[in-house]
Amino acid sequence: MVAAGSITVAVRVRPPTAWEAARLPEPCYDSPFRADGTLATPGRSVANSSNLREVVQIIDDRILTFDPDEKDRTRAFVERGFMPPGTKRYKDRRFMFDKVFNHEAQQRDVYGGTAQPLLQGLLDGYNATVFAYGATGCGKTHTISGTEGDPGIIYLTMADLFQRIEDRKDDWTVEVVVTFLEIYNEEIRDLLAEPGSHVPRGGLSIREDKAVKVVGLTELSPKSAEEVKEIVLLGNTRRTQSPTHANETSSRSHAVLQVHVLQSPRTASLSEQKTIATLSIIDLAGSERAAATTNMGQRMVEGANINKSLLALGNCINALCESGGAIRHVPYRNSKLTRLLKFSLGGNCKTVMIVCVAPTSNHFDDTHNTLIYAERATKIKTKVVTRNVVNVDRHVGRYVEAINALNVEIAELKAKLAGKNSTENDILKRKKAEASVEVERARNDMKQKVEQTKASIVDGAACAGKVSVAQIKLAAIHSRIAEIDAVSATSSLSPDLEAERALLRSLATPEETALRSDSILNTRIQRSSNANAMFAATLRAVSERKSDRLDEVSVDNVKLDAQYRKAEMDMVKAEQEREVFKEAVEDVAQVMVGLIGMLGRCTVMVGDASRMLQDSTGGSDGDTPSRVGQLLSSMKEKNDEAFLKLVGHSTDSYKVDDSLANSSLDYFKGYDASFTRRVSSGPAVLQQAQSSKSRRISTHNPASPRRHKSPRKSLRSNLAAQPYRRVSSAERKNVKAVKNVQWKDEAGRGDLDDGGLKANPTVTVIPASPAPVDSVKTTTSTKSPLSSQTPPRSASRAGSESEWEDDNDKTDDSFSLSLSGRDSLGVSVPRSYGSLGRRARPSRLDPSFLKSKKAPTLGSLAEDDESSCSSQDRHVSQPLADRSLNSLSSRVPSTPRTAGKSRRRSNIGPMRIEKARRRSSQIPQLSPPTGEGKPRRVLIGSPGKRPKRISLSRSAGPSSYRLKPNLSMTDGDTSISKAPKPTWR
Ligand SMILES: Nc1ncnc2c1ncn2[C@@H]1O[C@H](COP(=O)(O)OP(=O)(O)OP(=O)(O)O)[C@@H](O)[C@H]1O
Repeated sequence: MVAAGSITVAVRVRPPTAWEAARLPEPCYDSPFRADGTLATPGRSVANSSNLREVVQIIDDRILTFDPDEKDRTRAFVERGFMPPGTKRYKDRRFMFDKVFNHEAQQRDVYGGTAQPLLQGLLDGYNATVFAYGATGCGKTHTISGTEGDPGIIYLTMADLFQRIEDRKDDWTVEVVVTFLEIYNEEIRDLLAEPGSHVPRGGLSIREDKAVKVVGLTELSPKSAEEVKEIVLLGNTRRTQSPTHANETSSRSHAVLQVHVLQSPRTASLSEQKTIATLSIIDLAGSERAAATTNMGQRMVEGANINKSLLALGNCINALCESGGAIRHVPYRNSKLTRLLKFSLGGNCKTVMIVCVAPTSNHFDDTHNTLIYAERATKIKTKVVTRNVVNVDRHVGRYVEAINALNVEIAELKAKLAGKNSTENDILKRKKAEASVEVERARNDMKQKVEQTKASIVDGAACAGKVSVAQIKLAAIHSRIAEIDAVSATSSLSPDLEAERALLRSLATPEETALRSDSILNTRIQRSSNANAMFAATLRAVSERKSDRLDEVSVDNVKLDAQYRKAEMDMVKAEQEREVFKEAVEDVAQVMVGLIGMLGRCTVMVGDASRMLQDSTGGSDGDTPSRVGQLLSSMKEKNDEAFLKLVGHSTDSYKVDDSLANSSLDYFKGYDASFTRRVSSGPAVLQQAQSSKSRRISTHNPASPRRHKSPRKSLRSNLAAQPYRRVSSAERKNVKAVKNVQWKDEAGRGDLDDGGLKANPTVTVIPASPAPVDSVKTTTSTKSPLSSQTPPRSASRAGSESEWEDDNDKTDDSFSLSLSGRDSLGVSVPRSYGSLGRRARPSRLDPSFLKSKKAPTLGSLAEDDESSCSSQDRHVSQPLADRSLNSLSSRVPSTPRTAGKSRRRSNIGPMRIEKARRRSSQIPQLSPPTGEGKPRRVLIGSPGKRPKRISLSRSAGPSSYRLKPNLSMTDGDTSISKAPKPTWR
């Protein structure tokens, strides 16, 4: 006896037909943004003429969503047009069934999930019914009968049944009887009756007793599944099928195949216990909406009858649901179909309903109604199902028969014992083979799921790693900010602490953005956790899968395999996270090496400078230079102290020569900033923050072209300033190749800037620019000794006009710190650190015109998320490998100047060059070269158009601050001046 239960409802979504497939949209991008940050064009679905879409989305093997919400608003609008606010654009309704098969499910999968579990019950004496329900053309006949090459549930069930009968033939005698009928226009017809045989008027009649029986049906006794297949094929040829608008082979009747299984034990005794069970496999005719079909005449009458009987079925289902166990009238008698199904729906029967639906919007209403119908059917509570057992007392007259049967059995048993019968072995072998097929199927399912979800899960792990890195960074930044805040609470903050706090806040911003719940990282983590859940659910389902074919060992094998898959996935996830942490540590190590080098050298130079200052003033107190010297000296000591604490060494122990004659200042050329950061986006943000400051300062220059930049320029400069902007390796290479060196004069004929190796150069420390390249500007008056290494300058290397324009766009008013000393060398400061504002707009008239675009914009964390650059790409500059802190000039490609040769500096043409030259010659040199060791051309004013440029050369003025210590260097000059905005046009 089986406890009361419910009807098993399985849904099968058929694949789109060729007609539908041609009208479905191509898959389009998930997001309107591509990885490189550009806007993706919408998929063709939006633009092309496809007028269908998929309305069934399968969530897992039990849940599906009907008419899922379209997340892409653009597509939603294109699909549905404008919807008033508050209106539900999509039904977006979830349904849960006992089983859901997607369009890729094979006949065997459907059989395994629906009819197969009923077989054992059938052999134990329980009635069973499988029926297919759905709108016309949704695959009912395909599921139930199938085709010759791809047989459906009937054949698969019968093959399995005969196999099982074979397996138990030693103990049981089994008889199989088959009938096949159709209900056409409320008439029952025998599909196995020979043509021409007598058919009663109004069709065959139904007789109801403890079971439902159709009187006068032809009964056949097949001996194998093949015979059943032939019977079914024969019956189908007699079944009423007609082409309709919806289906070329539309079944116009309900077909019912009944398989009666009669079993009796082989061991004869005085009484016999027989079991009788019936399996009904029903292919219902498809429901059809008359308005939606073009059926006329006979087809219309058929349709009306089909709908009438299906309506009666629906009413019975409703009544069975609503009764909730109470005895309530169920209108079975309203149609022949419901009378036949009476015991299947509410009686002593295990029932499986296979609901067939189409996937596209072509069948929108039908699919919706079918799913609602099916959902209601899940609520039907069936009665307690009992075995159909009949005890028959054997008549005395049949004793001889029983004795004979016993003798036969004894002979068979003897043969078995003698080892002559290998049936058992065969059965064992077959069972093993079946088990291994099942195990293989389970493995394939898991493998498939791994392939489907791995990318997303691994991506999620990488994102989780990045989120952890961002959290760690943010914690460090916040703790330092808290320390500074604590200082500010007790006393007013010194400017350096103020600056540090502002810098730290800027550094914190991108990390905070990355950690926001709606950030790209978190969205991807969410997506990955969905994939993870699906993966886990599949593993669970596979390892808990119940099948008669699986023996204990196979079940263990499947479970072990599932555990292995899980462990494998965990390992890949851990590796991915480790990779992210490794990258972050590498990044921090590189930054640390850079900073230690920079600070160490700074400290040594500060020491040297302080000694110079003190020596030159004789150390007398009250003298400003002396005080500055003392200050620098104490700074050096504090730096050394800090070094000792932080890294265990100080520069003091490593300074080789203490004599001023060999001062470090003589050798200083700048810091190496070729390392491209991948994780922090602080500097980019800092520049953004500072750009507003720069812009504020720029208001004093009304002639600034910046305010009226073209959309093209503004887009480009915006992209350049984006912390999320991806800098491709190609771009980096390009930048490196094209923008390393520039000619210093306007016509491109002057000296090539050589990195300031000339004696007595003017060194300009230029703050950061948001452009994705670093700029180094050095003013020299004569040719550098290293300039001979400079390769010849090609037209392309000079950069195009648009490149110049871009640079102008990216620069604005800025602060510049100028140092000029006796033997000082060119300094390039990494634009990302230590910058006070944006770098001065480079001017063709500016003699200190050298462009070095070695290090691209420091990548941000978020940028790294979207970047698909390999780590090799990212390390293209090999920062650690070629890190030599004083080797900037050796890497700057320099070009030997070809005297007297006119060069084009832009693609504007000779006229422009001519104009530029003329202009240069007309300009009075406000800071003419004063002799050996001075800049040859320091700054040049522009006639008419750019009067403000004159202020560039002013060493003192209302907007400049000057500190002129009397160093031993004859014309030492350190000034921080607010440079006016240089203009091009
Ligand atoms: N799962 C499937 N895989 C491949 N083809 C399918 C599938 N389901 C249905 N089809 C195809 O769709 C078409 C219609 O299917 P079918 O005749 O089984 O529909 P039906 O629901 O029985 O329709 P009707 O109620 O009108 O008889 C057939 O050509 C069939 O081969």
